[in-house]
Amino acid sequence: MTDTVNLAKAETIVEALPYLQRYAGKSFVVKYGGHAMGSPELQRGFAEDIVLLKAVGINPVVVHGGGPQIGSMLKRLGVESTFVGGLRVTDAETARIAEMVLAGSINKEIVSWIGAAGGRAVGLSGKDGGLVVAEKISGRDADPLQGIERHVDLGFVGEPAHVDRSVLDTLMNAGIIPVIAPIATGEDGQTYNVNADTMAGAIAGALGASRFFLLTDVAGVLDKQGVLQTNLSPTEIAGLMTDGTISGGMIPKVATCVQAVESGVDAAVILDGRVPHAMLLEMFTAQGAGTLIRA
Ligand SMILES: Nc1ncnc2c1ncn2[C@@H]1O[C@H](COP(=O)(O)OP(=O)(O)O)[C@@H](O)[C@H]1O
Ligand SMILES: CC(=O)N[C@@H](CCC(=O)OP(=O)(O)O)C(=O)O
Repeated sequence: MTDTVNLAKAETIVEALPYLQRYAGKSFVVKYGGHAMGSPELQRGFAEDIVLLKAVGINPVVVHGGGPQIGSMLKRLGVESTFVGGLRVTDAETARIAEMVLAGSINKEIVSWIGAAGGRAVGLSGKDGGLVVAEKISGRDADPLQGIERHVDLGFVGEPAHVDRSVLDTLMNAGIIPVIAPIATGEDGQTYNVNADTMAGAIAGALGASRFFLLTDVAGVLDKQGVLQTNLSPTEIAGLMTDGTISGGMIPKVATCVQAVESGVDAAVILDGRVPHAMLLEMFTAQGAGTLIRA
């Protein structure tokens, strides 16, 4: 019995061999969504996966979110918050609180989980080392079914206008895993709250990453019947956005995947972060998981 179990373990490791050979030396950007930071077991599993990637010669870069955690803090402080097209309308006070939660508390928690799993991580935000310069964006409140569209001022919401990868290269070359909070400064010196998916996509593009994983709280992109779409092209995604199948927080997610694959990332995968070791299953087994997006 024990021999059979051990043989199955050995076969699982051997199954990973072609993938390990293919990905050695490549960079992977992993977007860890606030909704995927469930239980301590999931957090430990996530950190172990990241450390394992580094140990087998891949360069993982973590970009994290924290939308639900910002929401709880705003509620505790009695600050109202609204979303337009999946983006949080951000006034000066909300930007300060978002930075405190993202770059202060969540960023350091992830750094400690990776440390506890035996890795070396350094936490930074877009502000550090000139990593990301943000540009203010305006939102579009759209109802495609009724053809209604209006422009909305989102306040201090930015998108990456420029990414300088040199600080990441320095860390990666020193064997360190960068952990990035989605906050950046604009040319105007203001602090901008950047959607974590958008931040991660821009970093994946700048690194020319082999894989861009987005860990969230659904199995992937679902159709109107709730069926998982395992493979999607940018054209198919445009159709699902137009007919309203993709909505809310899934909008910035798929938009950033399309932008990333069109700017040189080999593939983006939206994965269920509630499944233990979802990333390893996707990478190192033949069946894959989640929604794979390719140009
Ligand atoms: N077509 C769709 N397929 C899957 N999820 C969708 C779809 N349209 C909207 N969503 C919503 O998008 C959410 C994921 O986005 P979000 O809550 O921002 O996650 P995260 O915090 O991980 O970034 C899902 O939980 C789901 O409610
Ligand atoms: C502009 C904007 O919406 N910023 C996001 C940043 C955090 C984030 O994106 O977190 P998740 O990945 O967990 O959703 C926010 O304030 O919630």
